[in-house]
Amino acid sequence: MTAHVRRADEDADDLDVEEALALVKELPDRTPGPRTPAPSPHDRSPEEERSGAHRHHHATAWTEARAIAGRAPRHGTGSRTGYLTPVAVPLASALGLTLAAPLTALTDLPSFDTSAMDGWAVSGPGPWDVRDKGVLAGHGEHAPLTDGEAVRIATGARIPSDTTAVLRSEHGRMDDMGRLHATAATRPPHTVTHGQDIRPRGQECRSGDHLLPAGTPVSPPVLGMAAAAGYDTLSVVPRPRADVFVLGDELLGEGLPHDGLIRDALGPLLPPWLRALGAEVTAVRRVGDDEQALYEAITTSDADVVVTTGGTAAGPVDHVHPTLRRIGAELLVDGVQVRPGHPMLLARTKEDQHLVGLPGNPLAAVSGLLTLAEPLLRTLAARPAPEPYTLPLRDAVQGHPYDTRLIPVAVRGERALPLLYNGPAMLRGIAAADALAVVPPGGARPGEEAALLDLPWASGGIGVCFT
Ligand SMILES: Nc1nc2c(c(=O)[nH]1)N[C@H]1C(S)=C(S)[C@@H](COP(=O)(O)OP(=O)(O)OC[C@H]3O[C@@H](n4cnc5c(N)ncnc54)[C@H](O)[C@@H]3O)O[C@H]1N2
Ligand code: MOO
Repeated sequence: MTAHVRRADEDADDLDVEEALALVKELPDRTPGPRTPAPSPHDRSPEEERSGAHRHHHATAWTEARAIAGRAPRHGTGSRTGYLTPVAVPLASALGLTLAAPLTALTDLPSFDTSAMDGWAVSGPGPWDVRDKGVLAGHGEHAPLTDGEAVRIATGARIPSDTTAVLRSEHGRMDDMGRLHATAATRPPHTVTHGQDIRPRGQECRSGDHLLPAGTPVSPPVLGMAAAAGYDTLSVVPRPRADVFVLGDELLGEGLPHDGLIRDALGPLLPPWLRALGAEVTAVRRVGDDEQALYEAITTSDADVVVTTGGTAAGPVDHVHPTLRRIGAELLVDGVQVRPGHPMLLARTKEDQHLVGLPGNPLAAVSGLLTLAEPLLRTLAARPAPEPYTLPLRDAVQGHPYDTRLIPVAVRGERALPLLYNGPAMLRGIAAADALAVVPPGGARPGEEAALLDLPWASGGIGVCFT
């Protein structure tokens, strides 16, 4: 256990955000080895460069790779939009999905003339004789008022016909004769204006009015609006179903690393992240480094998106490429000019199924998730693209000579603070981050604006985005 971890355990109550950040901002000098491997164009030998043993020559530029992933479902199914076939779901299941049809009012709102206040429905100028029996919300029609008559009424109750206004309870006074008067507190004093505090039928909408367009994300107020407007179910684009296959014989599901075995970090990381990106995770399976098991897992999956982790490179047990060749998949993206994560790939395995091959290094897998899986899932689910935004970087970031870099950053005030521990095999930086900064080839100077990719829980909160 490191000094930092002991400290966090002992003083858990005092550990504020800044202190937590210090754990990924400063390099303790006690540990050997670099925390931020400097990316180098020379990480392959000149022979490798010439031989083409690596896949860099196929690599797609980062922005183009995202665009290809976003367009992929349209080309696969030939559907103009690329999103999944809409379904009708009960309101309680629609949160976070996208409306597949415009929300059209099924009723006038309000659907009857309604009192906006607790008080009296009055007819004509006062003073008024008050009826014995009042009018409560949720009750049927009451007898029409006659001129000079008033009746007690509750907020939301149906207005009796021939009511001219509602007098709020705090604006009325009973005299000794049991007659109701408007007090000096009304505007103008001692009178009621025609129509005052009555919500007329259809004030918000008429039956048939378009309330929201198709494509609107279903938020809590959209659910409320739909219920008010008479809906029990909504026509929505369903969540894309995603199967996750975790490759690697070296992975442990629990306990401490031992004998060359390490913990599977992606099994726990990917399913909730995919859900936050709008997917329904239908399976998470470990398939080891077994080519036949991978082949069977992919060919028997009926998910919309298959996500594999590991096995994308050119090692002896890197089975993703050979398996894709075996099933005749169409490679849409085979390597991306991005660090970490450059061996990531996107393939069309069936007309209506895509496979995202994430590299095994955990931060490289995150890079692949945001570069390829996010735009693919967004199109399938018809989710709107997030508004792009930039922030100035507080510190310089060393760039890769040719590739885009994705760097975990913490957002503090109006600046993005690059975090350390951003190597492909490390999660320590991203675990403390609010976003990933997109650093162009060549790097960025202090104060330079960088595009940011938000991490869904950093802004919305866990409960909001993991629905
Ligand atoms: N000759 C080359 N070797 C490598 C290249 C290359 O271009 N040529 N690229 C390197 C880069 S960059 C990356 S990233 C990795 C990608 O490797 P794979 O996708 O084939 O992944 P693996 O080899 O299976 O694993 C890499 C690394 O990650 C660990 N790993 C795998 N799965 C998990 C998991 N679920 N949880 C935690 N850690 C995991 C695995 O043990 C390895 O250490 O290839 C480089 N090599
Ligand atoms: O640089 Mo790799 O793409 O380690 O992630």
